[in-house]
Amino acid sequence: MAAVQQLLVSPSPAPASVPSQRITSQSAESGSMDVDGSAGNDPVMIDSGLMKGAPQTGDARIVVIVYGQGQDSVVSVFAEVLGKPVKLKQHFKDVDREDEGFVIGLPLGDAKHDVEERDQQLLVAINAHCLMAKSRTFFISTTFPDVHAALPNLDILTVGADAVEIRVDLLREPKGDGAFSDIPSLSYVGQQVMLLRQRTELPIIFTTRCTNENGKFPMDKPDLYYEYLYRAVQWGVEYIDVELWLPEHIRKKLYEKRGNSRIMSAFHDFSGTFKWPSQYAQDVFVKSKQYADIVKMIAIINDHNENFELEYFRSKIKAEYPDAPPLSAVNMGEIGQFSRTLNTVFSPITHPLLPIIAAPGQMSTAEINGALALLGQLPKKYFYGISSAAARNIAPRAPFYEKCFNELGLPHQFAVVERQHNNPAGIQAWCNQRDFGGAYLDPGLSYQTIMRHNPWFATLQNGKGPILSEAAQGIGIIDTIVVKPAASGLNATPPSQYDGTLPPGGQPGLTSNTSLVFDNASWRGILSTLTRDLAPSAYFDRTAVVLALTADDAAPVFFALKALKMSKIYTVGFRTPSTLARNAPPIEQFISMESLQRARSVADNRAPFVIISALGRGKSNIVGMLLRVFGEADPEASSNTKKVFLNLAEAASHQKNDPVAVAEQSGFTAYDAADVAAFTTVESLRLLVGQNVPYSFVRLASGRNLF
Ligand SMILES: O=C1C[C@@](O)(C(=O)O)C[C@@H](O)[C@@H]1O
Repeated sequence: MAAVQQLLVSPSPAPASVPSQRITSQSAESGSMDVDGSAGNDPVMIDSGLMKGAPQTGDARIVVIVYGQGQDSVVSVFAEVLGKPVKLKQHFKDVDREDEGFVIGLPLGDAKHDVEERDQQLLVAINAHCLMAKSRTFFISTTFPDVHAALPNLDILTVGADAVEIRVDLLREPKGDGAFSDIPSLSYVGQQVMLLRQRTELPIIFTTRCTNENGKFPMDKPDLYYEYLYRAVQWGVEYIDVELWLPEHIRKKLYEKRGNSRIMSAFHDFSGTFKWPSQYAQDVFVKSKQYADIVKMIAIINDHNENFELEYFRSKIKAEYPDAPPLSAVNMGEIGQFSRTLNTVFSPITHPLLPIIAAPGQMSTAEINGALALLGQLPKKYFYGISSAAARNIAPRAPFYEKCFNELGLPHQFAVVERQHNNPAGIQAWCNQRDFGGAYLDPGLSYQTIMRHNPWFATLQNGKGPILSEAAQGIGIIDTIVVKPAASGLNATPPSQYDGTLPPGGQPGLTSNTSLVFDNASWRGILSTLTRDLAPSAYFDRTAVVLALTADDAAPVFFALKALKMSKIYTVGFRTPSTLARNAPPIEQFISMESLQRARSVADNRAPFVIISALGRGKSNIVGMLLRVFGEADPEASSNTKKVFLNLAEAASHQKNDPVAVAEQSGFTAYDAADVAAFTTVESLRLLVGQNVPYSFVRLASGRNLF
């Protein structure tokens, strides 16, 4: 059980605004860039509808799109949406005032060299080459003959996975006479894909593995592959596995017609004679990259040293083809398992609950993490949940962390630290440790409050202080402290500055090569809850009501509503400070019954569509009243999308005036704080340990099944 410890007591000052600071590029070497926004909502998916940091209305800066190899067409997509012409350039330094009115495309390979020197007043950079946003990505190769069999365990199966592979060649379609068709029909495959689609938030990889490469799809009719793979593109499947042996005209056509899907070129060599240092291996890569967004190369080896040859191949490819698509390469068999722990791009994984492993030597995430820990590649870190007792009552998050660490085989230790309400001091003591891994704050605290009461943070980065993520900057509330390896040469913080109690096993003094990022995960929890059952576009240009006692409570809500491009926010219970208003849609405070009536009487799509309340139990009368005012006159009669209510306060079920019950009676779809907490946990796990955990696993871990 997690330890609960006490922080020092001291009063909380009033919140204030946050100075402007941005995350800068730190990982050019890995091919990734932290720019002003990523087109990826998910680490491995493009979701241009919800671009973090994308320019918003009123932002007159030049939009610069950084694209990966073969992705230059994505620049025109952005340009079309923004209604501007395109110019392609090489480096950030080439962008100047003359480019105003254009959307500029820069190739990743060149752009990463001067990304840090970019003029942020002049331009806003968006990273469309988002695959590498996460330092390690995994996909789970499901091997079920029927997806139905996977569903009961899908939440657990996909813990730690960034995508889920459906092995179409392994599906077995019953013919009705007890036999199975040789290959599953397209309609059966379609049903199976849709079943999976409905039950996982993860991107899907659609694979028709051929008989020569450990699969079951026949090789005598290559056109069959086109038929199935192109259909998957039409279904909107995120990743299409295209084998390299297929005739070039098929690979080319699929690549050209891939739409929003990504092509994963796949090459397997089972001969046992494949050699990574050979010219042939390089030729395979060059041939693969021509029509690919990701290149996958997998071989059987005979000697452990060949794992090192693969590592050399990997680094050579990176050096010689800097603009090429990312390479996912592993060796098969037990002897090749070492390479499976070292590959960082879309490593194939299995799980003990799968009927068979998809390839010899496949490992689970827990096994890979265990091996990395043994090799010293995944050192044990201490993570903290710094929370108030009240917050833990609303939604206890610690058990999720413990379960996730267990399920993922992570060597880390997690402890809950009790912070008394209104007590912002002492946080630094938990962070200024050699093995600090990260922390979440529940509830979050304003940047100014943390800094005022924890002076050690100001000493980070040679006195520059912690790095602020864009969300933390916009919201002003910090709820996640992430440890990031520094770009270079940061000073060690002398242990003498440590001024608190040591956690169990902890050693004072944050290591010199690390810096801290202050982030906010709650806004994403709110956004994910609002878009769980509705597309983001359902909120576009509609209006919202936000009820809260303080602007701090409302700040992450505002950020989420801004991302949804809502047109107006009505507020109840607090004044919106100018810093928050600057980052939000137009705001009107309900100050009288008249203003409320006005909002009610406006045309349908201008009347409030979503109501979000952070008011506690004592105020549920007000919430109930607004829900009735803005609810449907006849909740049963409405055939349109239902309005949405989100209760961020402690659930008051079994109580009179429970807002969720009132909302449902008034025709709203209602969500509560536990939904947001689960999505926030998903986001904070991503930020803190770089692991993807499905929302439904978090709910499952809390003992509530969704389905
Ligand atoms: O390409 C791959 C990788 C794999 O072959 C492996 O070695 O783990 C497993 C396959 O399911 C997947 O399509």
